[in-house]
Amino acid sequence: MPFERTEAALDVAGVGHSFGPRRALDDCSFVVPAGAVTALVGRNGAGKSTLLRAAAGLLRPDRGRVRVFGEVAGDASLPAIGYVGQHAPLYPMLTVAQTLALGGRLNPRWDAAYARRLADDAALPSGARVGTLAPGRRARLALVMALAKRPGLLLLDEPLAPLDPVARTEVTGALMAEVAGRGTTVVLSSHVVADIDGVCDRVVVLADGRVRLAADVDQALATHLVAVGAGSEVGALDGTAIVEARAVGRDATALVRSAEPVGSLAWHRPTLEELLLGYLRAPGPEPERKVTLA
Ligand SMILES: Nc1ncnc2c1ncn2[C@@H]1O[C@H](COP(=O)(O)OP(=O)(O)OP(=O)(O)O)[C@@H](O)[C@H]1O
Repeated sequence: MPFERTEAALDVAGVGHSFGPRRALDDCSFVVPAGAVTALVGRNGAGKSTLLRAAAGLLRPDRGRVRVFGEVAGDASLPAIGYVGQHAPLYPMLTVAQTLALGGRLNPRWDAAYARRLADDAALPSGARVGTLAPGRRARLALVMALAKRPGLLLLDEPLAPLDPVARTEVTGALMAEVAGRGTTVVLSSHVVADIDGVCDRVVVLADGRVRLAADVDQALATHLVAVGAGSEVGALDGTAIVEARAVGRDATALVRSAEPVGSLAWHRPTLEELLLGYLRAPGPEPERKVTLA
């Protein structure tokens, strides 16, 4: 099935899901355009894994709908998706070669030559048992398994979490090299801003199961500012534009939705970290309207 590039790779509309009394996702809506690399950012328990599982068709949400290249997420969308869960599930007793052979048997679109090349590039010894591989190698193997399916949409749940800093850049580099040439759409979850800075062109911030921000990274950075100054001055800013404000020593700082500085405060463009932290810390489902800092 060729993937239709003119429609959204992932369309999440009004998705809500609860586990018993615990609401994991609440009215989540966003679109991931085909070809984009999107970071799904949120604190522990924000709902990232639940959302990725719904996108992979592994969980049917209580409310709303998820579409992948126009198909409702589920059995029909599975061939289009490569999904790597949080703990990169692989069989520890199989060798690398046996793991790749199993991938070939389970996936109709499996590209065996591509899988071998990716495994060689990742320096994965074909006779080694998966259980004996270092975490970095196992993460590379999980990625090979997902990529060799030739998916249109790659969903990666904290793919870098178990890795040391060198392995992180290695895996990110390998992933980006592979997806850039093919236009594969990627959604990856992460806690670590350094891992996604320069890697992702879009970002979705989840907090308490709600989407706080879903935007193109460059556009979001260009339409926000950080104000620093006396608490009374920061508190006097237009509350409807403030994403998050807090006291820092004797001063106060605020992340503001605005392209132009106003007044006598010190202003600067946010770094990606400042932008994401502002949305992660923003109180409640709606950005704060009244700020008291003085
Ligand atoms: N199978 C489940 N049964 C009960 N509660 C669950 C289940 N899966 C997730 N939850 C709860 O739903 C909420 C969202 O969990 P989820 O794993 O999606 O968050 P997350 O952002 O991926 O967190 P982390 O970064 O810690 O992996 C959490 O409160 C979690 O405890």
